[in-house]
Amino acid sequence: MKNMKLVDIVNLDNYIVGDSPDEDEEGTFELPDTIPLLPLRGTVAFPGTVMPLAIGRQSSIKLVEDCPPQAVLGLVAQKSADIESPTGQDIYRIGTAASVLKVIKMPQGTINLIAHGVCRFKILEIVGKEPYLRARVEALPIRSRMTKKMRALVLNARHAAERVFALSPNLPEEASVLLENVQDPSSLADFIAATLNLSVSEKQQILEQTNVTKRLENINRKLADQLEVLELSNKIHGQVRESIDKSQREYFLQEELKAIQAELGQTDRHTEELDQLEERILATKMSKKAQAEALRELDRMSRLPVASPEYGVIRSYLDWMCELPWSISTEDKLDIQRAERVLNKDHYGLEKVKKRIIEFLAVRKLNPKGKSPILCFVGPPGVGKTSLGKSIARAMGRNFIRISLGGIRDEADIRGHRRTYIGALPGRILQELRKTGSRNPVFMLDELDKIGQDFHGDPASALLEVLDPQQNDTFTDHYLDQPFDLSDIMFIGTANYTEPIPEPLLDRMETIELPGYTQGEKLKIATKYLVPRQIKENGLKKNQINIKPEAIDAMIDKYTREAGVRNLERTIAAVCRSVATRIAKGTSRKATIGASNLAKILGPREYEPELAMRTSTPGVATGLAYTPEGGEILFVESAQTPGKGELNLTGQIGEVMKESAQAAWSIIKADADKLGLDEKLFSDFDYHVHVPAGAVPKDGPSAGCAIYTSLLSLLQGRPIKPDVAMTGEITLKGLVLPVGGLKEKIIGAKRAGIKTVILPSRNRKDIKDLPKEATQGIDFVFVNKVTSLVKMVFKN
Ligand SMILES: Nc1ncnc2c1ncn2[C@@H]1O[C@H](COP(=O)(O)OP(=O)(O)OP(=O)(O)O)[C@@H](O)[C@H]1O
Repeated sequence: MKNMKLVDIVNLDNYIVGDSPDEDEEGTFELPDTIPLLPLRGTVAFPGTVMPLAIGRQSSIKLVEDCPPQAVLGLVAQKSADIESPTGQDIYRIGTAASVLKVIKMPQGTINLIAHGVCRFKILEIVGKEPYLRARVEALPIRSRMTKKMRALVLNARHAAERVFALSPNLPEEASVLLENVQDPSSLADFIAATLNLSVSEKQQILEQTNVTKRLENINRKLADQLEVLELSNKIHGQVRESIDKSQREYFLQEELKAIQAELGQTDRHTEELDQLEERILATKMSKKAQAEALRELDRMSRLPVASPEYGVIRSYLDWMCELPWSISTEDKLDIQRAERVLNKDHYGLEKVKKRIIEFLAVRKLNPKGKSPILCFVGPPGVGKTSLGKSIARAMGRNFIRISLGGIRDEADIRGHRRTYIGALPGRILQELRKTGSRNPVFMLDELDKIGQDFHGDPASALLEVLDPQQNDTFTDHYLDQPFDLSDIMFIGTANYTEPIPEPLLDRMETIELPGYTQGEKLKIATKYLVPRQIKENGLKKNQINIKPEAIDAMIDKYTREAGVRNLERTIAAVCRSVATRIAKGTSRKATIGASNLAKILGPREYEPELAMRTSTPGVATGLAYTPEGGEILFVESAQTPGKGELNLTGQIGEVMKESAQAAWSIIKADADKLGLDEKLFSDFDYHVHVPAGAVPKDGPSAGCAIYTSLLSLLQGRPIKPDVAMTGEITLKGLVLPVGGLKEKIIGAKRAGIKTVILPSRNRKDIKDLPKEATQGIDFVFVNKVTSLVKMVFKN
């Protein structure tokens, strides 16, 4: 009865004291003809229930006061609870007659009345209105027959009510006990109706239902309705509780974890680490998106136990994010005079290349935002490609990075692995950027011609993205998974050849050729750069060693055979080391290295002239080849064996060279008569053309002349002059066509001791462009046809 408001008459609670008078009793209850009517607000009274009612209206108080003990009242529901002084129109015509059990006067002047409903009645006529309503009434007979249907209805109502009561949070527990005690179907229906949470009109409808079967049917419907609502609300309640429980559980586990970590002495370090990381993330000027991602990962990390592997993965990811130079750039020094000075100081010669680099820097100075071309230095090893890159970086005041792409086969080397891989790391580009600490270095991609490709994707296509100015401002490494701007990096490629570089990659770059050096150029480079550098690097002083030019010449000529100067520098280093050893042992005498004492330090000369020996018999011609190491002479040997006139080719020669050999063979067979060759030579023998150094693949059309000469020399039994070398493509009609790589080839020929070089006539102009030093001491013979060639090559 808590929260009871003193408003006229309200239902305080319903209690059953047992079954109401059964059908007969209810039916036979002696109801007076006229009874006073007590209007109820917001509730309906049922027979069989005991109801405490709080009475506050003056007319009602008067009614109760007038009642003798055990008096019978008519409890009728008001149609609307708002009406203060209801008349006969404002109340329902059917109500419950109740006998007064107890009257309790309250101190505020109100009354609490306990009444027991006994039977239904019908108002026949209102006979008095003041001071309270009085009516002539008659008891309503109840129609109830215990049929099977009735039993089923009772059973169902009882079960349903039990569940409803169990699910209803506000019902007193006694309700269920009382339910068990009610046996009579009509009383059961009334009890349930009184207890259920129904509207006044719904309850009134049940009260008016004198047919018990129908009343039970109605009750069952209401119960089913309520049950559905209660179950649904219970389910919703359960779900809400479940989600609260889950978050509570997580919270408790977190707290527990903290406690465990505290026990283990980890909390402080853990929170300290997280705080430091957060500070670093906020201090790093990365893109907003990247920062948001980093903070998200940090949040995830904060919820992981320190020992979990995931924790370590996120930790190193965040380290990477914080250590990349997102916004750290070095300031460009675009002072052209200074750049020129730096380039000249670091490198001898290479005028064309230096000029191009200076132009490049000048354009950059005038238009810093413009997309400058990507340079690609192409030339044999040791000609200074890498060191030029370093000089450019020095001249511009940028950091220098070099990665070698030789053997890179996996796209992930460039672009990194996704973080889901165990041990994933970013690709080489970002790794190097982190090391160098600035986002605008000079970035040298070495050995572009050696990029491989396999089933792990195509590294060249990843490089394309790196080099493409349209896309490289949002280069996305798989590991970082955030765009990183590479557009301020100055990329420079290097390669020995352009042919193996994938076409789209080559397309993006401007190639600058660095041909090999002549003997004289090498001598100058050695004297000006390599010797002083090696003296210094080996801890010597200038007054302790003197390497004479003749010694350097001998080193170039006899100990190194290369287009560049790398081996030369190594040989000079070997000389310096031996002097350093002597000095370290205590000798104070200045060491003078001449050509004569070189052998003592370096051992016997590595390259012996083999020309005379090799070409002394018929069938050996000297050709000229262009290799990654620079120009070389190349011997073409032919041999004859009994057979049927077939031509065999060996020495790892490629398709193009094979075709040249077939052409040479056909020309000789066609001209057999003119050349004075016996037919039997072609029917009784097989021929074998071999190009030695069989481990090195060789290809290209320029060996045509040499193959022709070699075969002819064999067939005619005439040896070729040892100091003659030749290069040129031949056609089936015997024409000699021009070839490339002349500078290297001629330097190579000179190095090998060749005195006469036979060239296609159409290469005459190229010879004019070569440095004098390269061509000095060599006779050039230009030929148009193989017939002219023949006249020049044989001894006698
Ligand atoms: N013109 C030159 N003047 C001075 N030094 C030179 C010159 N050319 C090359 N060098 C020196 O030769 C050495 C080898 O050069 P570098 O390493 O740049 O060769 P590279 O062309 O990059 O070779 P690779 O193709 O094998 O990478 C370096 O010490 C370089 O300083």
